[in-house]
Amino acid sequence: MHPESKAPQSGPPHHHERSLDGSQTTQGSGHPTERPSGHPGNLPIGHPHGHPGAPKTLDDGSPLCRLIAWEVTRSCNLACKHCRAEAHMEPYPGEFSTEEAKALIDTFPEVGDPIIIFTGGEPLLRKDIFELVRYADAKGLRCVMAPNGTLVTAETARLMKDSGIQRASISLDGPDAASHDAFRGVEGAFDAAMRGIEHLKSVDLPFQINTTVTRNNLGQFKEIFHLAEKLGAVAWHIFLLVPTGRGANLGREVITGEEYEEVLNWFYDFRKTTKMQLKATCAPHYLRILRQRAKEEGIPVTMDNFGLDAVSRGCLGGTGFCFISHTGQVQPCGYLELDCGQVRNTPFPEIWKKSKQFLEFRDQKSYQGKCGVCEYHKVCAGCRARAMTMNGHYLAEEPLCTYQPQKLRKAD
Ligand code: HEM
Ligand SMILES: C[C@H]1O[C@@H](n2cnc3c(N)ncnc32)[C@H](O)[C@@H]1O
Ligand code: MET
Ligand code: SF4
Repeated sequence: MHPESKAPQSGPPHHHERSLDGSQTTQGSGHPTERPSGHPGNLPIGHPHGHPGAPKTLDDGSPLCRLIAWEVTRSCNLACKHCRAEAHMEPYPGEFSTEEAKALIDTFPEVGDPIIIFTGGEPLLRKDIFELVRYADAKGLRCVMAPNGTLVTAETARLMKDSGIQRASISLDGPDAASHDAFRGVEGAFDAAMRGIEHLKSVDLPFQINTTVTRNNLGQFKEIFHLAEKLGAVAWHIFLLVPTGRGANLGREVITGEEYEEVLNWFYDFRKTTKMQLKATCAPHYLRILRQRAKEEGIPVTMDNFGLDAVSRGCLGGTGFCFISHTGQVQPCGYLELDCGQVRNTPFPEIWKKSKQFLEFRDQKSYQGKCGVCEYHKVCAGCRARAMTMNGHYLAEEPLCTYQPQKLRKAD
């Protein structure tokens, strides 16, 4: 049984548009109700920053690509209120054939030794998904998958494990069925994800919980943390809402800069109480806050004390991470639909090395406003997706940062 069986059975009435298999159920648009940097010691998927002694850059001096989130399909059986992809169940035109997908995989080793996140949409809806994972695994690539959990059965969990998936992420946006299902747009999503997690455990496949933080679940943040721990997750990654895709309609769900500081300070404190790896994605200021707090506490920011957080950067878009869409568009991340190149026209490694926007992301001088002069730039860089959607340009300053860089203070 999942540990939240005590959760209240009666929640607000929800209008669900789909059932878990993607078929239409009730009508209506759905009320707006509610809805790693891993630590090296225990990261079964290996060390995303390379092995000691390994080259630190590609041969042309470009940074190594540590992680690729590849949207293998955009189709999805859920209807999350915040979905950046506005994903729906119907097939999307222009998705990669098996042969095209394999040819793309062939190019991944040329940008370093990246971890490949098979994401979506719902990756398990792709018929050849295990063939692709097997193919990538056989090339020595570290493969992880980001299913929403509802389609993880005894059989698919076994296939995930056998094809070479080293870790799965399951999204939980609420600590109970009422809140999670309302946000994910489908009744039964929570219970199905809980069953999915049990199947992953049965085949010994480590999993992490991904949670999108919104105004609505802010009050349940600690409960979700405790649930992730109770379930046995190896990591908890939080994603702070980016108002894009369906999320663009959730402006009021975006928390303020001050609330942001508070959440990330909690996050810093949670670190000390858990074995789970905690990672703040789309929350680049976390690494600034970590440094500020560590300084106050007199703790040096070393790998021994903070794992990969000691050497990582808040926003890795275009510097250590990139996203490849279901049609082959390369983007800094999934939340920023910026065309940095199309892998059908230009080989992926060339895009990684030469894309105009990626070169801009690698140079602080390109950044505008506070981010351009901030002494924490190297560990933060602001969320480029929120800069775009909230401040109108992908190089604008992070809209939800309360920090005043020293250079600007002196100028006052
Ligand atoms: C091991 C260390 C890991 C690091 C350093 C890491 C880092 C990142 C980064 C930088 C992003 C992009 C955030 C953005 O778009 O701005 C990201 C996104 C994501 N990560 Fe991780 N990650 C790690 C492990 C994992 C694992 C093991 C999984 C899943 C099994 C995972 C699932 C995801 C997903 C689904 C996304 C969002 C991609 C999208 O749909 O747009 N991550 N991660
Ligand atoms: C990979 C993670 O990205 C989350 N996700 C999907 N859309 C958005 C958005 N607009 N903002 C933030 N996170 C989002 C998913 O809920 C999943 O947990
Ligand atoms: N569908 C998966 C999830 O919800 C991953 C992609 S979300 C855009 O976690
Ligand atoms: S957030 Fe993920 S699970 Fe939800 S609709 Fe989008 S792709 Fe599907």
